[in-house]
Amino acid sequence: MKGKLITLEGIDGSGKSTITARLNSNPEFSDFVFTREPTTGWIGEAVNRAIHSDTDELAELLLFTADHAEHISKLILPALESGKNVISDRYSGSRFAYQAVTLKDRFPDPMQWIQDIHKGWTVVPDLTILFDIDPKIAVERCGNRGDKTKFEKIGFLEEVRENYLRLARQDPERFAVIYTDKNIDDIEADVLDMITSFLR
Ligand SMILES: Nc1ncnc2c1ncn2[C@@H]1O[C@H](COP(=O)(O)OP(=O)(O)OP(=O)(O)O)[C@@H](O)[C@H]1O
Ligand SMILES: Cc1cn([C@H]2C[C@H](O)[C@@H](COP(=O)(O)O)O2)c(=O)[nH]c1=O
Repeated sequence: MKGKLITLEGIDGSGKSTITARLNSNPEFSDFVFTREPTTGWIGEAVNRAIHSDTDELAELLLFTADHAEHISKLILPALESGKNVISDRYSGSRFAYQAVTLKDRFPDPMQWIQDIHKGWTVVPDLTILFDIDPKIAVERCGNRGDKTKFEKIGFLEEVRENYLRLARQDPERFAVIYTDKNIDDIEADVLDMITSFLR
């Protein structure tokens, strides 16, 4: 594979989408492919139905994972193989961090179980930038959004944040952590730096 896969991860309201939009309009990134999970395809739409309802948590994980499989075969792999760098706003790390919380009463080690079902077919990112923030601040930021999901709750996001930090500790070579309770222009400059020095 010739292109590099960069993923942005973090709890709801940590600022990923705002930064993705800024990178997307930066001429330095004009030949990058920008994408996201859940995707905008029909499986992504099914995921959105699940996260706005009381869908069974295992069914929800499998929908997210089906969306990931479609994302990989239809967009991620073709882009990387054609030499394009890809930036994805959320990716497999979201499953490892979020569904390890929703499924904590269903499996003895839910994060490991979820990681295992991705093995053999997923594409592991080359760089993951983790947007780390106190959930209280993040939820406050999301306060006025009309598209709130059932995940935007402080207690739940505290557990998700811990899972993200655990993932970063497990794979320090691949993860770059940025604390995002600061000015958006400074975050953008730091993320730009992280990506350009990684690709250099
Ligand atoms: N550094 C910042 N300072 C203040 N407000 C911010 C900052 N970054 C983002 N915001 C605001 O916080 C809200 C959430 O930001 P954003 O949608 O980028 O987060 P997100 O991580 O993509 O969330 P989600 O994963 O739930 O989509 C938005 O209203 C955005 O304008
Ligand atoms: C990919 C993915 C996402 N989620 C959660 C995280 C958010 O609360 C919603 C949707 O994401 P958005 O960035 O706010 O549009 O879904 C998840 O739980 N598991 C996943 O794999």
